[in-house]
Amino acid sequence: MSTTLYDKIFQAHIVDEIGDDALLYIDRHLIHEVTSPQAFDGLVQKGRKVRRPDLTFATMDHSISTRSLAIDACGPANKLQLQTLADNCAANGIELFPVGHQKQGIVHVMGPELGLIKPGMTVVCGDSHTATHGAFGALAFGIGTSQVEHVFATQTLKQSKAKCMKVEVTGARPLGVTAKDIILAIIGKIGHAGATGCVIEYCGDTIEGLSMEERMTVCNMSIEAGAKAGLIAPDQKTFEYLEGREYAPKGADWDAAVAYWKTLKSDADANFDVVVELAAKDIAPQVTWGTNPGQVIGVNQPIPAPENFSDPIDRDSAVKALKYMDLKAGQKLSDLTVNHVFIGSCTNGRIEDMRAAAEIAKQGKVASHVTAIVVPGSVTVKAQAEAEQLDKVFLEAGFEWRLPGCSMCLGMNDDILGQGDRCASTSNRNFEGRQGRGARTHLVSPAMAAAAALAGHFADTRDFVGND
Ligand SMILES: CC(C)[C@H](C(=O)O)[C@@H](O)C(=O)O
Ligand code: SF4
Repeated sequence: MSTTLYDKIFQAHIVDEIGDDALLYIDRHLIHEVTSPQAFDGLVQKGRKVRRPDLTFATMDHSISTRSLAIDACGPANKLQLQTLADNCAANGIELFPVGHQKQGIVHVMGPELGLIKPGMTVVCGDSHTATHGAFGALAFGIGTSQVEHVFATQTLKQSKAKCMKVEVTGARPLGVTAKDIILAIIGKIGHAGATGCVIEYCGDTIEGLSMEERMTVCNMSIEAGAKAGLIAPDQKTFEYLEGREYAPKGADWDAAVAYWKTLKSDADANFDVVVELAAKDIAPQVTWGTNPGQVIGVNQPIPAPENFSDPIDRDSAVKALKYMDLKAGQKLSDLTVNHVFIGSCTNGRIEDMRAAAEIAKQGKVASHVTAIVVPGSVTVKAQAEAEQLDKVFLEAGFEWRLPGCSMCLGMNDDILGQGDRCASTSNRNFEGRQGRGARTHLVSPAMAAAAALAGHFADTRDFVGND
């Protein structure tokens, strides 16, 4: 029988059947300070230990400052959370990359760059953007705290089979259209709940043409369409990315691994429950106007009117979103003044994102009313960017250059926006209050964010292309 990539990985990890569900073996468990403390507590109460500390890796990312390496920089509550992670990792023999460590970074940036994620793996983390790792052809999904405890104790997880959605993007990508624009356009098309109950497999020549970092940006936001996970079949680019990374297989193990990885693709006649098709030529640089990532338009489109939506739920949500975002139907994005720009996060905090933003940043100065911060996703990204002198480009243009962490992606640290602030952000969620109470988030690509910083309002990156 012909099967999908999702089916293949799922089947290969079944340890036991429990009614209609399966008990899956988990190959990699990533943890951070926010969702692990209760899980560790649960173990202690039941007198258990972490079964496979060697398959588990921890980092500090959400609750840390990007201005200081001190773990108390964001106050006593954050310090306690970070110290608890350090204590729990030490007690269970889990490798931790704390603040200041060479390998520290946002969990979804640090994992892939160390080679911890391999095609065909099952990967979990108590974090919804775990889907990022699907870029390697791994079945990667976020789990809740009680599931974190279950994985700690057993290295397995009970799972039901999801539906499979194929999202095929074809054709040459227009100049100035990035991976972020592709995924925002996909979510715009299917809606923020459009892939609920599904694992998405992204395919088509446009997806194949993406670099590994771009694929991570696409898979990262699968959850923003409601999907359980996002997958891209591994190929030569995947193998080249992994070869030589610290935790990637070596020697004969490498050869055997690649031979297996080459089998990891959906059969040509595999059946998908849902198929969605997009032509890359129809995608423009995207900007979200609302309070969910599906409320998105091309940079040159007007803010939509609620009457444009035929579904009454979408219409109501547009009314609410326009009110929160302080926008009027028909307004042009280029007329919207932004006073904050955030470049970073697990969606767009990688070296290629830094390069794309710097490419625009070097063409001008941050507008005087804008505060713009650039936050590399990991210590490795920061070091690479500095080796390329991108930090100098940003500082010269008036951006701040910060330490790695989740930062302004969500209000869990000291990078918080105020009431009424309007931010062009390269993160993945524009929910009400996400970046601070009453703050307004517009999701964009790194190039679009840098362009907004210079212009002081949204601007079309295609006007900057080739201007150096
Ligand atoms: C704090 C964490 C549980 C959360 C998540 O699950 O995604 C965070 O990373 C987010 O992006 O909102
Ligand atoms: S960068 Fe943002 S989305 Fe990613 S893990 Fe951190 S808080 Fe979550």
